[in-house]
Amino acid sequence: MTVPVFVDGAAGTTGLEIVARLEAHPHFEPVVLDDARRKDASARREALNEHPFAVLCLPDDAAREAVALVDPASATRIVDASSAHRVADGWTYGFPELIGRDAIAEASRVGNPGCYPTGFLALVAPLVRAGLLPADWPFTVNAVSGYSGGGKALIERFEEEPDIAFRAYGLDLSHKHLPEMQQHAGLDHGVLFAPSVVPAYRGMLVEVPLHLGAMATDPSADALRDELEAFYAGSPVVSVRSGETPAELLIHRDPDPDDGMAVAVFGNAGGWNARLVATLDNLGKGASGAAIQNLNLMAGFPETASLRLR
Ligand SMILES: NC(=O)C1=CN([C@@H]2O[C@H](COP(=O)(O)OP(=O)(O)OC[C@H]3O[C@@H](n4cnc5c(N)ncnc54)[C@H](OP(=O)(O)O)[C@@H]3O)[C@@H](O)[C@H]2O)C=CC1
Ligand SMILES: CC(=O)N[C@@H](CCC(=O)OP(=O)(O)O)C(=O)O
Repeated sequence: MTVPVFVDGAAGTTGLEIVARLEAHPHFEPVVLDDARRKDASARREALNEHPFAVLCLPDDAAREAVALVDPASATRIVDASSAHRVADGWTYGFPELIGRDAIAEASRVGNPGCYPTGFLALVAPLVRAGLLPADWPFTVNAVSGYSGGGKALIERFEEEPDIAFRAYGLDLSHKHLPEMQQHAGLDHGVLFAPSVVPAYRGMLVEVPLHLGAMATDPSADALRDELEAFYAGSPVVSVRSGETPAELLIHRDPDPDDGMAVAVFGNAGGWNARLVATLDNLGKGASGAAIQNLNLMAGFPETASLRLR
């Protein structure tokens, strides 16, 4: 017998990928509303209340509206892929590697992390926790994303304007991912975040450049890498790059989906500088893969069931 999961927003970019993973899942089955009813509040209310799990793949306002449609007495457990509940009271942040698998397994409301924060937090949170990076450091994060990160609207734009080679944005320094980056890394200050988009459909690179030698903790790049290796040891989803420094890291235009994430620490010869780099699929560990990983943990199924791990 399979467990039904209502996917609210199943016609969107993240929703379609969640449905595909649920269709291939040995223990879950997706429930979606047809085109005529998918925005109908009463049909959504019914679906949200009558299934054991619901995943919200909606803009923030619609996600808040969906949560309001759930009867407090209903047993429905929710994973919200939007940024509406990532730092909200009563919600568990859906990053099992950082928050703990048991916390996710017990949660009834899970806020799935944003794609950029997934890379940033994977790099920085374990190192701050270990005392290797100072919590009061003024962190900077530079990131490049595939255009599916902006959902249907940005996909349409990049397909209609093929001459866009690079798009820097977030220039008002108030990107919606800032609160979750600061809170879940345990930082004293907000992060200086410089996101951008390239004409590749999916994939992203999130980088935190560090002047290690200017830190009171004065950590070495090797110490940072060792800590990340220990932290992610045994993780089926997050891997730490080791060995020779590669000459380059590439985002390809049309790669297969990937629910894994690789993190790396590159240091210079004198030990003063390091570049922490995470590579992931914005639609994989950055959204849909993470939602399935969380659902697996919540339902007591194997953590990687139906994940697309390369
Ligand atoms: N794309 C990504 O890489 C990531 C996305 N997310 C988050 O996931 C959520 C979904 O994003 P994404 O899939 O990219 O966005 P899309 O715009 O591609 O999809 C959103 C879907 O929600 C539907 N929708 C909007 N309002 C309602 C409503 N009131 N009731 C029912 N359905 C509604 C839209 O309908 P219609 O088709 O008619 O427009 C659309 O199908 C967002 O909160 C986003 O921030 C999180 C991490 C990464
Ligand atoms: C390229 C692009 O536009 N990316 C999105 C973030 C995608 C993501 O992580 O989704 P949430 O919006 O749910 O946080 C942005 O910067 O708003």
